[in-house]
Amino acid sequence: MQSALIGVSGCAIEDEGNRFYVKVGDKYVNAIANAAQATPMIVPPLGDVLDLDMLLDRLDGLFLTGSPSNVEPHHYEGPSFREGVKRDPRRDSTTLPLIKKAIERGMPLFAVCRGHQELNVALGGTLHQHVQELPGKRDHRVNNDLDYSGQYDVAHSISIRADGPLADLAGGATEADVNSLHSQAIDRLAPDLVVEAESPDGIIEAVSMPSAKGFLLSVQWHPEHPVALTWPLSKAMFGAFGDAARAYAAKRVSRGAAA
Ligand SMILES: N[C@@H](CCC(=O)NCCCC(=O)O)C(=O)O
Repeated sequence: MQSALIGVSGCAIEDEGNRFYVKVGDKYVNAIANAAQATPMIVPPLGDVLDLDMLLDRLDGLFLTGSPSNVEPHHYEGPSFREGVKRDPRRDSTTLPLIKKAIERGMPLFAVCRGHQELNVALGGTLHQHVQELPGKRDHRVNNDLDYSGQYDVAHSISIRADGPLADLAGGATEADVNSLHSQAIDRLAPDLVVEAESPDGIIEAVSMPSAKGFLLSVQWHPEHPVALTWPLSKAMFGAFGDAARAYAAKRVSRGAAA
């Protein structure tokens, strides 16, 4: 099978000694390797010094992971963070420009949770910061009463836009069950994005970009966790992403050969 190299967004995590580490949850890289059957490459959160174009010249897809940290509000003119809200400006400075560059190239892009929120902000949208405090919204945060696997099991249903790309991946289904581990969510949708799924309380759970030149799918839930990877929709999403990256790789190699 044609291999593909997929960039996986890394986080800058500070420990109690004020030392920073590049961190990626193993479930993300395992999902790319096993469910997308591609080669994961961690992208360090060094956006302000990385040559992002040189990096993208060598990638065949971009996978934007989740993270406990949150996109800095100044990127979408939102209210300042409350004390204690986790942040990762180094990741922001990497993923936000990377997203726009990848889309310009038609590079396959798959976003999850924080990545879903980054995509919306990168393209001009905004975020809710504390969804559970909004009228009519449920609490979408992680249920700490559950064990690790339980936290990534089903939390609520979603309604899927009929005949859209997500419904296609769901075999035509317009309902699915997903997990939920977030306090932030899409508020104003970016102009070029289309809602593909919503939760019963109206949270935008999945979006697509009809004008994108390549594969682009973004979800608020976590299909990458081993519990969720047993779900047919998760397998279909990662399979389609891996196929798109391999097709992109074949074109990249032939372009290189032609050069
Ligand atoms: N911090 C944001 C995004 C939430 C998110 O990505 N959760 C995943 C946390 C751990 C993991 O990587 O699975 C928000 O709260 O909305």
